[in-house]
Formats: sequence, structure tokens, C-alpha cells
Amino acid sequence: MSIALNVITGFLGSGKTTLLKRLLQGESLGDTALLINEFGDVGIDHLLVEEVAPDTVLLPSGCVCCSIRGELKEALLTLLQRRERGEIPAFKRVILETTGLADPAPILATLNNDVQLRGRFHIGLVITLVDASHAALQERLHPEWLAQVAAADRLLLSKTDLADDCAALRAHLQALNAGTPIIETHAIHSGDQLLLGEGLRSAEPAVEVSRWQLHQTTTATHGAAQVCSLTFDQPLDWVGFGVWLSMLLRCHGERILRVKGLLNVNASNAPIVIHGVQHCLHAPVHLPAWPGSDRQSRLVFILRGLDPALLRRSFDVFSRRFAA
Ligand SMILES: Nc1nc2c(ncn2[C@@H]2O[C@H](COP(=O)(O)OP(=O)(O)OP(=O)(O)O)[C@@H](O)[C@H]2O)c(=O)[nH]1
Repeated sequence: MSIALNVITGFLGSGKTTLLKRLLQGESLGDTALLINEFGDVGIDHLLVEEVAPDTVLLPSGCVCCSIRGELKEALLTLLQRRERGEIPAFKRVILETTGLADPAPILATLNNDVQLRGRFHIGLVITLVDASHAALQERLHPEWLAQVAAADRLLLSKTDLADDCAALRAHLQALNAGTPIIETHAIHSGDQLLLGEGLRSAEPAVEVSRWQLHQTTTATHGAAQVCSLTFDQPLDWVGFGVWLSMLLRCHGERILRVKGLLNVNASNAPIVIHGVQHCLHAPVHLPAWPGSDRQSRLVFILRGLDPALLRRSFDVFSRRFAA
């Protein structure tokens, strides 16, 4: 059975290691293997979590999203071999803590594209920590911040004790990445299934989807990002749509920080859910049924440097061409 790789990311010092310790404290770690990626020759974070996770693997120095993707693959395959030899417990999930400067997209692409990893591992949840006391500054100065927030399936607010008021930040994050749960880290308990689950691959993907349906996204600019929301009532041509989306991501992937969609397609009575982060499109998830009576398709894009009007026009051309 394929193993979920959950990614914990967030800007430097946002509290990733602190969260990991809290999350895994008291948990039976038999079901979770930990990979930690740090800059610098001497890793520290793995020492901090070692008391709760003695088998933690420290990846070599360098950033897993760029320079050491090969090492990530090696580490994952080695974990499997050690599990098969009975050297470590039969974990059912891996958690990777990235460096604070990582862009999650290349990590997800490694998992999706590598023939040895595909089928053995799949993308679980991307959990992004946001330091509430420094978010505005980090967003302004560091493009990685937005890439991490856009890729998130869960947004965690840390250091709320050091921030005056988090209401504006919460609203901003929700506008950027609509429907993604936002949780304050102090409210997280060990074994939290919202964080240790597998997102859309979990037993209840419809719950995930219902969250987005509740959020009415409008096309708007938020800082450096443009959020573009498309909704349509007519069922889509699934094959034609796949061609359109693949070409879009191939040409403009680095400017499409995130796409998520719930689609009413002509070949099925039940919806299909899609997820993409930059060039990387996850395998579509076929839900058994619509979560409610609303059958409208919706697509939400988080863009950086791509005009939403162009995207909309391209989609209109596609829909006319492939009208079901
Ligand atoms: N006040 C406060 N401090 C926090 C909170 N969360 C983490 N910290 C502190 O912030 C510092 C950095 O936390 P880490 O967990 O090491 O952050 P990290 O994201 O793993 O850091 P890097 O790996 O260097 O990117 C530590 O001193 C933590 O104790 C919080 O919610 N409030």
C-alpha cells in the first residue's frame, strides 16, 4: 500500500520543530517515520525531536527542494528497505520537515514523477506554519513565504502570543488559500488527525471538499498573489479539460502557485477533485458522490505574475471548444 508523505513547511523559525514535537509526543511512532532537512553541516532539529522519534533521519545539508532531491529519494527508499528488514516499525506515513526556505513544489514533483517512488509513496498533506508575529514582513521580503502558503492543505498560525491581533492575518490567509483550515499551533494536540491524516486521500475526502464549497472565492489581488476563481454549471469534457490544464501548467506552472478544483464532468455522476502545485498535478481523486446538492464545478487558482483575465479567456476558449 502506498505511504503518505506529509510535508511540514514554513518560513525560518516559524515553529516547525516545536510543532513536530507536540504532534508526535505520546503518539505511537510506529506509524510515522520522520525526515528532517536542515541547512548547515550540523543538524540540530533532529536532536530536538529525537526524544519523541528516535529513528528520525537527518537529510544531508542543503535544501530538499533544490539541491538534495536525490537524497530525499534515497532516504525514502532506505526507510522502506529498513522497514522490510524489520529494523524499524511498519510506519504508514512519513513526515518531512523542510528547511525554512523550501518551496514545496519541487518536493511534490519528486514524489509524483520518480518512477521508483510513485506507487510506493503519495503526497499526503502539506502543512504550512505561519509565524503570526513576522508574517507581513516575511511575505513582503521572501517569495518562499507565498509559495509555502499557497501549497498548504493546512495553515498553522504560530507565535500568536507575540502578535497583537491575528484577525487580519487570518482573513488574508483565508483569502489567499480559500477553504484551507487555519489552526493556531497552541490548540494542536498530539496525534491530531487533521494534521496526521492524508488529506484528499483520507477516508473522508468529501469533508475536505465541503470546506472549499463553503468558501465563496472571488477573483482579487492579495499582496503579490492573484486569486482567480472560475465556476461553471455545465458538465466539463474531462479529457479536453485535462489537456487544457496540462498545457496551462506546462507553460505557466511556475506562476500558478496552486490550483484546486471540484469538477462536474460529463463522463461521471460523481465529482472529480484535482490539486496542483506549480508544475505538479496530483492524481485526480474520484469522489463516490457529491457532498451536497450543489453540483457546480469550481476551480480556484493562486497566481503570481499571471493575469487572471488571460486565464479566464483561455478557459473560455477551451469551454467553447469542448462544450459537452
Ligand atoms: N513565543 C513563541 N515562540 C515559539 C512558538 N513556536 C515556536 N516558538 C519558538 O520559536 C523558535 C523557533 O522554533 P522552531 O520550532 O525551532 O522553528 P523551526 O521552524 O523549526 O526553525 P528552522 O528549522 O530554523 O526554520 C524556538 O525558540 C521556539 O521555542 C510560539 O507559538 N510562540
